[in-house]
Amino acid sequence: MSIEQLNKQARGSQHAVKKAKSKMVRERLDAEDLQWKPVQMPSFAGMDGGGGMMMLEELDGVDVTWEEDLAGRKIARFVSAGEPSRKGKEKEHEASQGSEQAVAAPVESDQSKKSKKRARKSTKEDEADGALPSFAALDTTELDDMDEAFEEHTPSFDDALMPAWRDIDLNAALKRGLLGLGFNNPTEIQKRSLPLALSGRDIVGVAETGSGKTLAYSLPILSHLLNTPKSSETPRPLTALILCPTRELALQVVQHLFEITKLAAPTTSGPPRISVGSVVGGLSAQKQKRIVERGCDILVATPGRLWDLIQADNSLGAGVVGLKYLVIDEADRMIENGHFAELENIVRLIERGSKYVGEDDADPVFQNLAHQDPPRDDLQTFIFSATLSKDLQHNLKKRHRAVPKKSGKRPSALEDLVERLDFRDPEPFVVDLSPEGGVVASLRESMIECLTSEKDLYLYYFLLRYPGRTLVFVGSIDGIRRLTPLFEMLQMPVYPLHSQLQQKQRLKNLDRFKSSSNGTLIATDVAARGLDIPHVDHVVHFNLPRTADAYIHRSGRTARAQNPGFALQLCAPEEKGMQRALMRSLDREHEVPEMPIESGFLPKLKERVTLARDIEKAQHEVKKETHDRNWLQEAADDLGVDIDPELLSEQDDPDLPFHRMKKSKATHKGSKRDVGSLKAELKHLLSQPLIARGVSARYPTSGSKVIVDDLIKSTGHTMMLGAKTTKAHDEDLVTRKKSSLNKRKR
Ligand SMILES: Nc1ncnc2c1ncn2[C@@H]1O[C@H](COP(=O)(O)OP(=O)(O)OP(=O)(O)O)[C@@H](O)[C@H]1O
Repeated sequence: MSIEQLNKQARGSQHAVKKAKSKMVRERLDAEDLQWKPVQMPSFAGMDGGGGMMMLEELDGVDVTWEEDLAGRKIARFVSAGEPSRKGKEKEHEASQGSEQAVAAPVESDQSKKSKKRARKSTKEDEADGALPSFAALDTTELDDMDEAFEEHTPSFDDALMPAWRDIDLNAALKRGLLGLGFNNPTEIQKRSLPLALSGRDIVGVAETGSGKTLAYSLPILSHLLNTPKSSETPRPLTALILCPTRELALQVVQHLFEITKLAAPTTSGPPRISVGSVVGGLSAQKQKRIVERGCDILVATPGRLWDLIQADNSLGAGVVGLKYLVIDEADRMIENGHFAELENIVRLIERGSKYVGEDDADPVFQNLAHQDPPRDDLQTFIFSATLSKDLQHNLKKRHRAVPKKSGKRPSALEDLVERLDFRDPEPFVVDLSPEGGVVASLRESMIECLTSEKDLYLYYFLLRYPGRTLVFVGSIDGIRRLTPLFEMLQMPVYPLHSQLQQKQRLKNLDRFKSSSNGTLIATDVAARGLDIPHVDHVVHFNLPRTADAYIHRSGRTARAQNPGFALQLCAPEEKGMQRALMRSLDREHEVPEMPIESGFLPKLKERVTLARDIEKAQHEVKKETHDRNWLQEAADDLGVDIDPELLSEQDDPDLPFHRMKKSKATHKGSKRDVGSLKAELKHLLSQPLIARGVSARYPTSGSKVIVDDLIKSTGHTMMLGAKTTKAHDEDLVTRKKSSLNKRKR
């Protein structure tokens, strides 16, 4: 062979290699053959807070492209992006050796790799759409390694570091986690309930808001999971189900669990030692379905979405039947939420005996489960709330829990549910620490009596006068829709929260509120229960709640974990009767004291509020007018008729809706000003200082109220000249005699 021929051959080979490489770039790869690496997760031990576990693995040198199948569906495919995969390497090798060379034998041949492959195969489809590889991909040796690593990582705990926890027999890792969180002492409900829960008892815990009930029921579950070697079952069997009334509360419970597990059982590599999944309405059902299919140790759920998933996936129902722990958090609220049917169904799944799986049971879920293993005898049930009626607690204690039917009185939905709960414990242990008067001792309560039409003004006054994080409870979604733009116009940082907002928006607003030290969350009772937002300074009851329980839960969003807090009621004359009834049912002997008002500020504030309302109204009318106009045009289009342009220019028929709107807008309060000029006027008002009566801004050393000292010492209010910087909680509240209540008029 000549040198030229050799060179040509070499060039040919290089070309073949290049061609193979370029072909490789587009080469479709099998998810099974890729070099998956576990993702290091510094901050998460098994959950993403937004709805699931994170048992992620990652890949280098692989891209995902979308291909269309015959039906026109988009399918994700893995393709090599440069670094060759094993198959790619083989092809490269083949090309460099010449086309006649045999393909190299597969590199992986040992048994453990095969079993790993088999386990991964079951999740191949999910991998293809970019979802998470299964926990079951680990074989038993790897599980043992994980347990060993965990044991090594968590030697025994020196109780001298936290003597207050000494007598509570928790896994050492959890004690370390508690130490890390700075929870050096158990709270009262934890001290009382944990030893019993850890010894296998069923618990009904009633304790004030913010008293650490979440850990009271979570620690026994976590301790059990840490004490038990990991099972190699596929998918990971469900150990505990925590049912919560609202989505936000469920996600918050996940976050609580995450905070403790990331310290107790940090995940350095591979899947988490404890995995927590969440299924709640409003977030992607598909994603949550996959989470459930993969299995997790603890599932935190709202009943509605959970039941939907159980109906769609038989194995989830079987998982629930096999539970070791069932927790019902805020059971009373769950019933109020209209989730009774779903909750009842879930509870029926865990009931012993086969009475619910009779052949005549219409629900296919129960029929499908008829031949599954029966529920566990050692199931533990925990019910926790800040408000559970004494009657109910009493009934719970009874062996058969038959609710005594008071003459002609039907049992409440909650009593009904509790009656159905199949406690394994002959006498569930009731820990009742509900405080006197219903609310926490560190909470100060107050009220402002005013007309309904003045509530906006007094709320504005309060928010300006007492900066801080404030949660305002409003009786209706419409009320929130009115207040939010009004206060936005007044340049206040307000965020709405109600059930008609999209879930993502709800979570976003909650986050914005949490991260703003002077924000205001305007919410319905969707935010009343369980939400543990750090450092809420004030709760304002813009409309009074209808029940004492709702009052306790709403007010309990402040003054949490023994911090001070303040609750204000804005009480209109027509609410007075209701307020008295509320206070009576809380066994209050004294009237709620009144909030002192620096009335000198009110006229200026009123001007602003009135103008903002006018703008709101005018904007609303313009919107409505456009809507009416569009409606008229659309109706005409549908009928195939032309509209007289004069009609649209509002000249003629005064009965046309848009005509009326225009007219009312133009003559509104006798003013012809448009929205733009109203806004300019408000902007001007907002730029003006607010000065208390008797204060001279120009001459701080004179006037009937001298403010020079405040200016020098910076003790004066920054927005309201002449007011102090006192916190609402430290104000001298005014207690009036009972008899004067009815006579008083503002
Ligand atoms: N032992 C402890 N020491 C200090 N803080 C704790 C302890 N246990 C829990 N906490 C903290 O106290 C706060 C309130 O706890 P949690 O949300 O569990 O209260 P809760 O009793 O469930 O309230 P609610 O009835 O309003 O739902 C949380 O921020 C939690 O982290």
